[in-house]
Amino acid sequence: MVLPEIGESRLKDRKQGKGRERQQADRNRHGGKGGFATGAGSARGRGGERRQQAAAIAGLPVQVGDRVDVEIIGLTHEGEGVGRVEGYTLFVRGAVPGDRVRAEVSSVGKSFGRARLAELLEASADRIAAPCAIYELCGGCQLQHWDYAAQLRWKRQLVADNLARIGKLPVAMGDVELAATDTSDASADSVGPPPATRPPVLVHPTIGMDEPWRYRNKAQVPIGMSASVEGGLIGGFFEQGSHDIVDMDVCLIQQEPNEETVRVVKRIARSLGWSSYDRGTGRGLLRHVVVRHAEATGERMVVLITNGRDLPHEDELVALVREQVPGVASICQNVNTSRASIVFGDETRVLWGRDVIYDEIGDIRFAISARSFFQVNPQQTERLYGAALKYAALTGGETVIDAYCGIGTITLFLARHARRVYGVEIVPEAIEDARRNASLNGIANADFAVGAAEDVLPRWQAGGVSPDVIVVDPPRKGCDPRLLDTMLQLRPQRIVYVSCNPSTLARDLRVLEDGGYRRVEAQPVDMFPHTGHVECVIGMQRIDT
Ligand SMILES: C[S@@+](CC[C@H](N)C(=O)[O-])C[C@H]1O[C@@H](n2cnc3c(N)ncnc32)[C@H](O)[C@@H]1O
Repeated sequence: MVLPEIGESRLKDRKQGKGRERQQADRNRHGGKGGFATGAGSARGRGGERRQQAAAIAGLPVQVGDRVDVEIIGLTHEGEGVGRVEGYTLFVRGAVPGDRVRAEVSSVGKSFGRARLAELLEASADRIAAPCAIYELCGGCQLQHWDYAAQLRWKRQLVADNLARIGKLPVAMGDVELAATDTSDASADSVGPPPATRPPVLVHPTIGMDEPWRYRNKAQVPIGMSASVEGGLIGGFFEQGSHDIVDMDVCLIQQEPNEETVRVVKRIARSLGWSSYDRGTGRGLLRHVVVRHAEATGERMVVLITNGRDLPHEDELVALVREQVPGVASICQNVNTSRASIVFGDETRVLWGRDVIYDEIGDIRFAISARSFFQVNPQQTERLYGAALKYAALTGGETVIDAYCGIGTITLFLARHARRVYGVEIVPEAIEDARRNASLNGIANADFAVGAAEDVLPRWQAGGVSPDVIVVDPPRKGCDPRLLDTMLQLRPQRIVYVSCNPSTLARDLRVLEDGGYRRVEAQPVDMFPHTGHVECVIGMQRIDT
């Protein structure tokens, strides 16, 4: 159950029923292959549409309501097909590269518009039937109707295209070389040879999963009510582009123990007569159920997010969960009384067991609490961190800084191969976890600091810390420019950049390139099969080393 981490609401049965009928009718009309035929966009997309629809824009080749035939030539990171009509870009949800579709324009803006897939005229050779029964309703996955090998090729290409287009860097993919789109704007104080003559960065094939299903170790399930379910309470996912909740018991990218835990918790909550939180009125009890499964140890955690501290039948709940959820090691309540669409509140209390469960990445053990950030795909995390370790090329004598360190996962993964490691992270609780994890593993050569990396690194620099390797793993917006500046002043021999956003990665690499580093290699790793997310590790070397 991969769910947008926003909002929750009651199930509006009648409206939803109509939505489904409408979708079914569309699917029937178009042979069911096009997918998303109702043209439901993402929540963000629809907001944009509304704004865009407000004013018709003169001089565009298409207007709202037009039906146009389009070749799909690309895919956005949100999984929408990209087509062009007389040079004008249209995003078509449910279309994949290689498709030829008839699309009905639903919104237009100055530089792009959105369209619904009205008819699939010619299917891409890589289009497949999505195995998930509720794929077209659910907003969790975007690419299940695209062959997995094609997804992996696309993720690699996306990294290469961003490096060439945004970073303006020369790129090679095995025997194919992509010239930088434009190398003319290297900064005046750029170090080393001009970009055009630098060796291209080698973008490796994406490391995919052998079995790209059942990978998520955490489920975050919004809770609602439905008159058609006995006991009323339901939990599943937000219908695409809305806050309506659809009840769901099976999710193909979720680990099976999580599915089982959610099913059991819903059943228990119904039997105790619990209500769900109503976003409209701010009343009702249960907002979300969050469950975690630690693959290495088999431990499970249940977190009930409630609208207030009062928990009717608390003892009975604990007894039933312990009896019916195998491996449960932690049952927690998180209190969230905010009217905002955020999942967690500030207060977490343990109802039974520990406040953490234990999982392992490689030979490092991690304590994971209810709100900790922990990578959701354990198999691929090991591969991702393995690539980071390879590019760090540690021999045991190095000083390493891990900026944006979270609960110290990469820091501790590297600590056993380095002389000293420093981790910095902006969330204080994550640093508490990181310190706890260091002592859990008997790692004594790791120091952690709370703060913004762009503030803490200059302090470390002033204190005489001189790193041989700096690892960064920033959020989607990439590195703060002040951090990049400090990194260039610190002059580590190697920089390892772990990124979940190829466009900010490309932007930042260009700064590091111009500051005297060259990319050695780029390794995309598929952390989120069947979604548009792309994760990538880059190894960089200082030019004079
Ligand atoms: C993509 S996560 C990486 C976490 C960790 N490396 C891992 O793999 O589990 C990015 C982390 O950066 C933290 N963060 C965001 N802005 C920051 C900043 N300015 N300075 C330090 N940490 C920051 C976030 O809280 C988050 O834990």
